[in-house]
Amino acid sequence: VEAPDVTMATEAAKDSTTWRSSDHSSPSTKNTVLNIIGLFAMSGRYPAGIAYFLATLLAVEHINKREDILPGYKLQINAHNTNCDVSRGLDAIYKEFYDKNKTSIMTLGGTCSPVTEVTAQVSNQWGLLQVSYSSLSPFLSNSEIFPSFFRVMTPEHNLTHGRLKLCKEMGWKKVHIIYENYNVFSMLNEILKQDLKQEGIDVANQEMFTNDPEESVINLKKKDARIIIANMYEGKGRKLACSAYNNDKDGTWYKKVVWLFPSFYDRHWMDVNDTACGCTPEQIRQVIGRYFAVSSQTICKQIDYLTENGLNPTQFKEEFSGTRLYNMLKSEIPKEFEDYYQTFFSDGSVYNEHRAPEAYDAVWAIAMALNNTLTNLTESGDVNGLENFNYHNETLLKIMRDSMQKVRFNSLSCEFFFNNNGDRIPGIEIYQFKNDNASGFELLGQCHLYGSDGQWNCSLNESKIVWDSGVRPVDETKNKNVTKNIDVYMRNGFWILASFGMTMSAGLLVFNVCNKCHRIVKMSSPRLNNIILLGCMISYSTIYIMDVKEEVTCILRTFTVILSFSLSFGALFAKTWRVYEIFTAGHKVLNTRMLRDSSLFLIVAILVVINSSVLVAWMIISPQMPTFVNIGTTPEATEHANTKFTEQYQKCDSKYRAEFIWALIAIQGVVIIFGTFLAIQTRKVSFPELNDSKWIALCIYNVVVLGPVSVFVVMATEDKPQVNYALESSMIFLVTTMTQSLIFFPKIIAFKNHNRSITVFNVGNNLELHGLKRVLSCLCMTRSLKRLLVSENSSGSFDVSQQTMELDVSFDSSDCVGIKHQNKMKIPLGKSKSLSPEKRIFRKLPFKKSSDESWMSTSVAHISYRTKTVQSPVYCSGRASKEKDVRMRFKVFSNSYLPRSRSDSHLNINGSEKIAPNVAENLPDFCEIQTQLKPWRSLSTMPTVYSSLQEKISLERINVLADLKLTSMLGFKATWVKDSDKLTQLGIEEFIKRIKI
Ligand SMILES: NCCCC(=O)O
Repeated sequence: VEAPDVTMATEAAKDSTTWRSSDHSSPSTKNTVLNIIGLFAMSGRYPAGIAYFLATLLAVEHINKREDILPGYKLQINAHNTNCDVSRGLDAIYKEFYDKNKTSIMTLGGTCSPVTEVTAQVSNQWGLLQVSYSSLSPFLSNSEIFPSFFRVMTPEHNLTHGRLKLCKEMGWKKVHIIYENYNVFSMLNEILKQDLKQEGIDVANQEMFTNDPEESVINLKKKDARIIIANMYEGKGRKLACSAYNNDKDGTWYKKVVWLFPSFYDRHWMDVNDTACGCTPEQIRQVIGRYFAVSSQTICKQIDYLTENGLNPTQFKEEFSGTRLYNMLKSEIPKEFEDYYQTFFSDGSVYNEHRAPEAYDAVWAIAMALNNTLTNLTESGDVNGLENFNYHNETLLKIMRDSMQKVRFNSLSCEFFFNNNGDRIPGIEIYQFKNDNASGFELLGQCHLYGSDGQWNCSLNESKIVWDSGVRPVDETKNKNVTKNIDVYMRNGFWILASFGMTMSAGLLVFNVCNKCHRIVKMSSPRLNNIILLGCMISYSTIYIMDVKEEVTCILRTFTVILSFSLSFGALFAKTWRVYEIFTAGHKVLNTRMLRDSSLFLIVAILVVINSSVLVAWMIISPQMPTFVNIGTTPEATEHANTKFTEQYQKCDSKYRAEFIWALIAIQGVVIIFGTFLAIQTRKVSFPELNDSKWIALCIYNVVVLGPVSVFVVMATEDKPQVNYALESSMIFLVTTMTQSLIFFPKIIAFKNHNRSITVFNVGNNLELHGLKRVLSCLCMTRSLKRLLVSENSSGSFDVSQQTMELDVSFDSSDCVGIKHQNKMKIPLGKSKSLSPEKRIFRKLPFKKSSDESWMSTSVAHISYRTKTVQSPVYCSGRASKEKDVRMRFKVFSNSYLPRSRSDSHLNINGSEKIAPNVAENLPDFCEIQTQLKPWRSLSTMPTVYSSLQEKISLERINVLADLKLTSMLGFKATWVKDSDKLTQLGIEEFIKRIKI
């Protein structure tokens, strides 16, 4: 837009020595012209001078018509287009000052703050007051810098009260500011920021741009800004909207944004076909949506309120039409201004028409101040009145300043007065742009200053606010964390499984404890088995606390997992190690103490202590805490969704979690590797009743395979809590259940089978297998004894696997008349340490003392049975004699060392009916027996025999008073008959060799 020719404007002003009112109804008696420099931005970044100038002309017309105001004087506006440009403004003002043909008494304007800031200082220098109808810069409130400056438009920062009201009502506590890099807006931003902060509103982000707002827009979008206060001229406002549009084509972001644009924009600023911004009005409208604008009041809304001029402001506004006014005042408009009116007419209004009342009021303020000055001068006896005015007249300037300060009249925007800073503080209005041409801007609320201490009273009618989304927008995307809880049914399911497992463990524990003397149980180290079961129970308990993520459960869970492993697998490996040592560790005889239960407990304890130390260190150094981990955010359901749901899961975490986990994995890894080695080494040992190596091996394979898979799978599914929980719980349940099943079910089956068997007289209680004392430490007679004893050629064996000997014998056969004793006698073994060695060796069986007496030994496989009622079972078929005592003695392997190969623990010795009657009448003591067994002592002199594994086999004594059948578990048998000739050393050696194959 071309700048007007200032000279021409001046010329035009010169010509207009007489105000021509539009109706020319009352010829003016005013002759003296009061020249006022008029600074209007008719073009440039804010060409609001177009409307302001029309309002100025109207006000001048109205004032000049008034005889009571400035009598004899008429106002003359010498208008210049500043183009919103400082240099043009300065040029205009200096041209006026240096115009020798006239003296300007006051300056009106400018439109834009930068121009005003400079020209106001120059005006002051020249002794002129300057009144701006428009400038909003906070800087202009500084009365030290601008002592002669007054303005009608309220400084923009005063509007903060309206913004605050809006934010508070809407519950917005977080705003973003974007402003144009221009002094006026930078300064405004500083004040605005402070004011908002003071009111508890967080200015989350401030973006400044000079020309292209793109980068700022990207930042705002990135920060998901929702409430954005934009401070810039409207051209940049369009650029901002366009940039938002271009950077968010689908509008997912900008449609959620609430914009607060300045109110000084033209009402149709979004519809300008602005090639500089590159967007269509429609696109701009899409972005700005139903934005808010907080404005100073330009039209007083009080009912029955009339202006100084008798105007009803509302009517004035309604009738104020730029077009009509233009046509009415056309003759007063400088020629060079005409083009601007053609350019900026739109929809029958001129550009920025809604701000025009401010210029009207400004002219009235000037008139009132001059009138006051005139009165003042007249009252002080100055007959020259305002004609005395000249530049640099400090006295008059002061009078005029005081007069301006005292101006108080009914303006279009209610009662008019300046504050001490020369600012006008009118009411504040809050508008919403309805984004359709029909309704335009809707007034939502107002703020009014009340009280002496500058308090504001604001009201806002929220019902008038329209939201495109239908819901009030929020100031930020609310992050709602949704903790993914474990499905309650699934959790209950695992709890049931854990309970089932626990019950199973408890049942097995009861079985183990109750049958600890049973050969089957006894042979597989029941105490270690108890530890395994304890570990299993602890392991199952982990499932109960798997889903409870509290500080204590976080720590506890790691303890339960690791300790259950230490206990169960420590005990398993200890057992395997014993089997390994007994059966496969080579010919060197180890310290037998190492194979005792207590030693194995020590192994478990060491493992527990090592693991516990790591766990305690972990707990002290970086204790595990429940931590929320984001899985991801849910896609927003609609473009206006204001809540971002972040799915989270809870996990136990600590600073050095990974390090400690790897340390624990390493420890368990070493244990598993060692266990695997033992399992491989003992894989061929098939001795179901003595060891469970096969099953232990299976357990270890189980862990070796499932362990790493579990660790991997569980780590890989950490972000899927349901799957993770299911997998983790399943693995714990599976491994634990398999472990206890593999270890105990074969035992239970063997136990059942064993109880059904008719094996009798299994002897071997004092066998020392590789120094393993009392592996078989119990003796037992089963029911079969009766049958076997009474029948011809019967044989029997003592089952030594029980801690109590159950004697279920009955000799009431017709062939064995006279033998009477109890059935099912339970004979505890002599294990009490309080007993003397001899008493321990021989313990009286609880037979009727008068008739039956038996002894057994735990260290000497020595069973003596004596009855006085029959001569001998041998003679049961014969005639029974009550007078004869018969002593049956099964004395086998007394303190013998058998080869440490497997099966000898289960040797059977079958006593036939050919047991020779004992000649001794009295009950034998140990020594007696030794003596009696003299014929067999020769065997103890047998040379050292070596097994195929080069183990030393020594057989010290085998004392038998009857034919013997030795049967190994593998089925090898050796039989000796009473005839000592047949029980040769060779025979025994042969037997030993055979059982070692
Ligand atoms: N009426 C708004 C003027 C803008 C400015 O002070 O620059």
